[in-house]
Amino acid sequence: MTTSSTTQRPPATIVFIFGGSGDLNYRKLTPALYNLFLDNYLPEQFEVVGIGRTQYTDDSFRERLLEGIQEFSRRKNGPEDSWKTFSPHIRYLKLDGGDASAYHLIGDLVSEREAEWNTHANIIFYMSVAPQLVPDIANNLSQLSFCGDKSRVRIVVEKPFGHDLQSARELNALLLTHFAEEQIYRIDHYLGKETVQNLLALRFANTLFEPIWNHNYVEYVQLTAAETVGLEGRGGYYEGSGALRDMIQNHLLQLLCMVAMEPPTSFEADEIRNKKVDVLRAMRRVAPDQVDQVAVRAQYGAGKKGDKESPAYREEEGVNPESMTETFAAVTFFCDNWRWEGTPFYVRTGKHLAEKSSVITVQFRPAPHYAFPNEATKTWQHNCLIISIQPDMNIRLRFQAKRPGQQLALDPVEMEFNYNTAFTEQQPEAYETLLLDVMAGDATLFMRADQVDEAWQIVMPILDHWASQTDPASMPTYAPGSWGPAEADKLIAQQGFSWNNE
Ligand SMILES: NC(=O)C1=CN([C@@H]2O[C@H](COP(=O)(O)OP(=O)(O)OC[C@H]3O[C@@H](n4cnc5c(N)ncnc54)[C@H](OP(=O)(O)O)[C@@H]3O)[C@@H](O)[C@H]2O)C=CC1
Ligand SMILES: O=C1O[C@H](COP(=O)(O)O)[C@@H](O)[C@H](O)[C@H]1O
Repeated sequence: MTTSSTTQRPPATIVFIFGGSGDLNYRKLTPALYNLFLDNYLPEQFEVVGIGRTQYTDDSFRERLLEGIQEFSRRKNGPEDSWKTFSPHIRYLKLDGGDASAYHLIGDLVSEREAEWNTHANIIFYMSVAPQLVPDIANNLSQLSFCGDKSRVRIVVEKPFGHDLQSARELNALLLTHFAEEQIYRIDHYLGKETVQNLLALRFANTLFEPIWNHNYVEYVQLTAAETVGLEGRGGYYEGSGALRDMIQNHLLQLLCMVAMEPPTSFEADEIRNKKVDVLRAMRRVAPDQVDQVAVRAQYGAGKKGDKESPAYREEEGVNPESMTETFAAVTFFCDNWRWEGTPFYVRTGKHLAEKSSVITVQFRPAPHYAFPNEATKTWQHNCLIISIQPDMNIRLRFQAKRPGQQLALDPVEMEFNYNTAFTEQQPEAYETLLLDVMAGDATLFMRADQVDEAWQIVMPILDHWASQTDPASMPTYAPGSWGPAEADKLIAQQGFSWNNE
């Protein structure tokens, strides 16, 4: 779907990964780079430099990353000697991101490599570190003479982009003092997923859906990102974040934009981003005294997941025993524009839920007149489009059909498009697509400053209201392995609907 990245190999490139010794690089970034290498997308002249304070030699760093590839890469090995060919491109630089006096090491490394390659290289600074470190690193990078070179220097900033509206604005302002907007790639890895990019193809490469893709025909839309995992050792980070900040402010609002946006006139980065920000601008801001009508939060309690005892969130390592951080959030959003007026968008996400499943359900309205006798029909709710983002990758159009026989009876049936049967190509991981896009200078799938700002504006009233509720006993809980708290069912039942838990 991306416009430029897939066709040409990028020019000579050096990728500096701040947080090279961290989890994201181990599980996602290096495996993604390795797959790009195996698929011949990386330039011949490239280097990946992991940065952190941990002591590694180049060799011990490579060994560590090989373990990550063997555990997490979609291709563990590749052809014989692939790792031997790839790994010399990886180096480690022990550097404290807050130590301004050490940054000449980065400049030296760039000069050395450019001299060796006899060419200027594109330079990517990937911020795979906690958000509070990014300002210091950006300030320190600005002492490098090439930093502001729009033609070849880019900075990738991981989510969460800021902690709230104010800190996001401050971070944006700071980044923009050292980098031009076109150098800044605010990453949201959901946008790199094949099935998410396919939303654009589904909606705008077909005439079938667009005529009914509006409030006249769509009763509601549901967006679920359910996870079975808990904190995965990220208690320290998660405790200061919570489900709304971690998943809804970014991934789920971005998905919502893909579902709700107007047709773009081109696939230019700014055209897509303009259409998406229009959706965010149109989203209703909830009044402080209305938050409880549209938003629910909860924490997982203790319980059994399969055979195993699973501790309550408040018993997890790094978590305050009276924590008010939500591990589940559900919100009803409205998009006040011509296309969507009155159609609710129900969004929910949580840890330790029943299934790992990200699904969008577009529920169509009942037929205007139902001539079938009551006993003939199950329910009009079977008239929907179910878009499975992950781990299933399919789109199912569910409608009613006459059951064969002399009785008039209707049953729901489905037409299904399944990635695994329709295509033979391997699915690239989201980070493969996004890293290649950064190298190619294609920002289509990245968030612009105004999108981030609007998304924070949308969730801030909810966050502020929740922050004012400090009684630990007021936090609803849910059983691990369930679909969340009863309060979430009540939220959607206010309009007479229920969650799609298939
Ligand atoms: N892990 C994941 O699945 C995802 C992570 N993210 C985001 O990616 C970012 C990184 O997350 P993750 O890898 O999980 O975090 P980790 O805690 O695993 O890694 C943090 C990294 O920051 C480095 N670091 C900390 N302080 C300094 C410093 N002063 N100077 C240089 N490096 C420093 C650490 O290296 P050292 O200790 O060696 O200094 C470590 O490599 C976060 O913004 C997170 O929200 C986003 C999506 C998914
Ligand atoms: O950004 C994040 O995403 C993951 C979920 O990503 P997925 O691709 O596995 O759906 C989530 O677990 C994590 O808490 C969050 O920071």
